Amino acid sequence: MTVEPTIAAHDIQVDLGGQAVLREVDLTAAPGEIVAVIGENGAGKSTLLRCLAGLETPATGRILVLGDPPTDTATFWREVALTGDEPAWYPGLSVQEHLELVTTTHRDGRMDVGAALAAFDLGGRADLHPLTLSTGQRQRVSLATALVRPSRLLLLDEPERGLDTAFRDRLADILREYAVRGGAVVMATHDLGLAEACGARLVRLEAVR
Ligand SMILES: Nc1ncnc2c1ncn2[C@@H]1O[C@H](COP(=O)(O)OP(=O)(O)OP(=O)(O)O)[C@@H](O)[C@H]1O
Repeated sequence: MTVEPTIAAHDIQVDLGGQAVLREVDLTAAPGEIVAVIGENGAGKSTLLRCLAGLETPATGRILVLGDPPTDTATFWREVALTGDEPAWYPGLSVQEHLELVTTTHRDGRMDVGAALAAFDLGGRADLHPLTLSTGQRQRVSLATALVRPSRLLLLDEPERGLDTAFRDRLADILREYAVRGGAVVMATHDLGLAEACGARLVRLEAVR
């Protein structure tokens, strides 16, 4: 039986501001696979993730995510979770309430809020507003909101941002477990240790000169 790839992207070409950013980029990810996109600053990792998320349209090439071209629609986002730039935190809602908002909206969460607070080591910060946390703690809230809800694909842009070494090891475990349960992960990262700890397949992007 052939397993449909979660992502099949072929010959992607993107120009931004009149400059070539991606050329002849291919990327696939199967259910249960973790792919780490690596490359120097400006190589186009975030741009590629934006294409996979339907937030950027390549000039040429073909992208299928879960069998269809990615679109910035509610249907698409029910299956796909994205973290990258810091989210806009809701004024007045605590860390716990942010997670409750996500689990209430998406239902059938991958873990309950208590388990998520424990997994992301946020128990002692549950009643605080995210903006009162440290950078790494906020990143953990951001990752928790992506992991607490059901999805079939995780797109993570530099998930290691701000995380200490101990939590990066724990994140590797969390991502491996997500993949074992059939999800696919594509992350742009500068952290080869995280990629290795996840058992990720490396895809290197070369900057277009
Ligand atoms: N909106 C934009 N307009 C013009 N150029 C852009 C735009 N966004 C990104 N670029 C350019 O595209 C190139 C790739 O940027 P991108 O953020 O995808 O790289 P990256 O590999 O994620 O880099 P980093 O490792 O620094 O996060 C860079 O040269 C950047 O200047």
